Amino acid sequence: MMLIKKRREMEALKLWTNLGSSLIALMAAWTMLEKYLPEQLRGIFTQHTQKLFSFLNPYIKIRFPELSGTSRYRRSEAYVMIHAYLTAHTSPAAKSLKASDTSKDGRSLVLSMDEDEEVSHVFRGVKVWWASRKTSPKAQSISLYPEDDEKRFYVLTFHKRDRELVVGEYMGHVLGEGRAIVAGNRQRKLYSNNPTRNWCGWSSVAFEHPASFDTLAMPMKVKEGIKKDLVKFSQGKSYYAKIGKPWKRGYLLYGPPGTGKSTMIAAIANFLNYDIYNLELTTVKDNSELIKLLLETTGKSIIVIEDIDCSLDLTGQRKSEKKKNSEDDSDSDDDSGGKSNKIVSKSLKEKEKENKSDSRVTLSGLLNFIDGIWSACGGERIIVFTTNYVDKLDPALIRRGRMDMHIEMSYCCFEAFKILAKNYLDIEEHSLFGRVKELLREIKMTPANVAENLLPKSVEDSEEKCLRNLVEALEKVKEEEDGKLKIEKKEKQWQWIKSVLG
Ligand SMILES: Nc1ncnc2c1ncn2[C@@H]1O[C@H](COP(=O)(O)OP(=O)(O)OP(=O)(O)O)[C@@H](O)[C@H]1O
Ligand SMILES: [Mg+2]
Repeated sequence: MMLIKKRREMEALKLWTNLGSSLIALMAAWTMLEKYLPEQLRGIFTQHTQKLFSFLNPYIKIRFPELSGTSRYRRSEAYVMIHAYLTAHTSPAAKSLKASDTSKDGRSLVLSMDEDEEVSHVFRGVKVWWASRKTSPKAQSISLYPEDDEKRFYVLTFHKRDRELVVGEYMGHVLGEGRAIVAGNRQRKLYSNNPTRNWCGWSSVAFEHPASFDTLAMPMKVKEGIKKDLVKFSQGKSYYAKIGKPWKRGYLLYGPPGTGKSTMIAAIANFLNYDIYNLELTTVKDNSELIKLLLETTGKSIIVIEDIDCSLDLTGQRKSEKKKNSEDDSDSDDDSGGKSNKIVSKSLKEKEKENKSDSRVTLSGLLNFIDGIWSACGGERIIVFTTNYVDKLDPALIRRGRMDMHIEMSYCCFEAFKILAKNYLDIEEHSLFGRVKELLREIKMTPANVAENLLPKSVEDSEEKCLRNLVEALEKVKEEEDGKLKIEKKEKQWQWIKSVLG
């Protein structure tokens, strides 16, 4: 009985194999027929042959070309994501590999599938095949960019019964994971605008600042609030679309020098994995150059204008304009043009006069940008202004809606000191902490100064020695301040005696 069953199975298999090979032979003969057909019939013949083959072939192929349809030079986003995904997932299975750049840490090679290599992948029990392909130009041509003539693409093959799963869930998985890998591998950049005589644009270097929110010395509650706001912003694409606002957020960081404003910007960039565009306004010729620069910025970036209070000077043409308009732009809260030259209050104008910049960027030009008129192309931008003198800034520039978050970076409190002690000395408790706490309650010292005092002066310096250095520095400041207070008090008494004596 068993033997008969086995024989029947074998016969069935043989029949299928014979049928398969006959079909292939038939298809080959059919295709060869094409050559003997008159020219007029060949088109119809090929069309019907393809229909017949696709009817018999149960597999579907999807092609993902490297270059996007709209631009000859732009890589398709889907291709980039698939490449990242395949490099991370299927390269170990591939036998023919291509070594490209080194990884982000520079320590290992990145291996990806070589051209004409194929790998299979199983997703939820469904098998798919990926192939890396390249087409070279048929005709020999001399090109300055030979690479441009090669067309690379990936081909995904799967059974037609799995179409829904593969096109939907599987491709969603591949693109999603690929996107995350690309974002993680991206070497972030720090851009700055360096104008030459005839050119204005951005130049960049790799951004490798180690600052993070963990190492930032400031009260935990403030830090958590900022982090929450940043996460909400970065995930807010649909929210911004719904309310019809450009996807951007403004942060104003203000506080005395050395309180960590620039460090905070680096921490934000690291937290969100964004690039930084450091905009030096004094070297921007005029509003149209400002627009050009801003249009060149990419999404997922932070546009920084440091020391906004001294960023726009009032020299050159603007100075004469200012004279003409001095009556008009006195105290009006009109943002559009009247205030175009007034970015800081009068007390800072002396400082501006010293600035020899030729910039003719106006406040209204800057406001237009912040309001999103020019930044509406593309999204996910954070604009950060820093200043030491928040009170001196024009209220129009920093009103809520333009600068959504106003963050005060202040003198070092005990909570901030503990973070610095952990960063610099790797300690969380010490008997001298109590004295530091007392002194920091009375003394204003910036985190930069505290950090400087905590730094070991030589390799032999113990944590205790570093803490003592800080305590001594704080006591010295206290003595000086007490001395000043005494003198002021005596001065006041003397004034009072003089006024009583007439
Ligand atoms: N809050 C802080 N947390 C950690 N480190 C800090 C902090 N503030 C200052 N520092 C340290 O002090 C140095 C100077 O700080 P930073 O340049 O960020 O200050 P700033 O507020 O931007 O000053 P300025 O107003 O002069 O530009 C930094 O390199 C950093 O090491
Ligand atoms: Mg700074």
